[in-house]
Amino acid sequence: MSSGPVLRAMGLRKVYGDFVAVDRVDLEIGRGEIVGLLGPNGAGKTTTISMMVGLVPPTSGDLVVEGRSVRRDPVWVRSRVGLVPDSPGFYDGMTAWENLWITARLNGVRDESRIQDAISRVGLSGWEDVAVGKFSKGMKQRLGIADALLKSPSVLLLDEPTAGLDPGGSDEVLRLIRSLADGEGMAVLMSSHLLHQVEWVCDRVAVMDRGRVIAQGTLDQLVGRRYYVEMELDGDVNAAARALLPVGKVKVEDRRIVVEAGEDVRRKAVDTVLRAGAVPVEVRMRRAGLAEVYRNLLEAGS
Ligand SMILES: Nc1ncnc2c1ncn2[C@@H]1O[C@H](COP(=O)(O)OP(=O)(O)OP(=O)(O)O)[C@@H](O)[C@H]1O
Repeated sequence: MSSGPVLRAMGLRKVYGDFVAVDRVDLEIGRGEIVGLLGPNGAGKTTTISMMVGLVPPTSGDLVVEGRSVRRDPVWVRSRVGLVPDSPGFYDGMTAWENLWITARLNGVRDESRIQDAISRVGLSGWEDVAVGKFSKGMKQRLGIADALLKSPSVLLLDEPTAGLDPGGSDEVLRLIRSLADGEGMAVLMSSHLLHQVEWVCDRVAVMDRGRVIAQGTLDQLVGRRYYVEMELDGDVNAAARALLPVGKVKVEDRRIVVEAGEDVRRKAVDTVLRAGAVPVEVRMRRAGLAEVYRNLLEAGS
């Protein structure tokens, strides 16, 4: 295997008629790395994933997996990329094993022990002979991952893997994804609208808007140094808010003031509020999270 990134998208572009669905996406995923793909509805996430797995041909650009280009070795590249769609389609009347047997056949996997192996890797041992119709949504999602693992891919692409799952089911799926990256060195890309889950499980994040990747990096790189001081006040809240304007970006919510700044301004904010004649009854500070970064990025782009 080459020592560079496992997957590298270079200028991937998809145009439908005169509509640009995906516009020159550059993205790299390393061994054992999980990248979260975020963006509002219609941003181009599914189209990007579909191009990476060979379901949609790119209008231009290239995809390189383990050093080999999809333009030169399309069949080989496709064999190295596993896809887990948002709702994996299984035959409900057939067992988990039978469903995976069909996928194995379609992918030319003749060694049937790989079916059992995939089932146990996703924690479904003991369920192989149960009809998939009896599975919970979370179990079906894990079986979807087993299905993608059958061809022993080096890249796993998941389209909203926890959509519609309850917190317990989401947790199991996310832990499984993390263990595939940590334990087996799989390169993972997962699209999601659930920012707290992405924050929890992903090493890096790429944010798409209107077909383009508008930001990517680790959470620390994206968040940078942004701090929020939240104060609950007694007294003249509006006078305090006016006095705080030189300290940072100020937001007033009823009796609560939030000051956003590039450093910890707790002391300065409290002094300023007291001088303005108000009394802070509660003061809290937190660093910005993915939710704020995401909102700011999309607001800046609109
Ligand atoms: N086959 C197609 N023909 C024309 N337009 C398409 C086609 N497939 C997707 N699009 C358009 O491309 C844009 C990107 O769609 P895509 O499904 O990739 O977005 P998404 O980020 O996955 O959205 P969501 O979060 O809703 O799943 C949308 O405006 C969609 O309508």
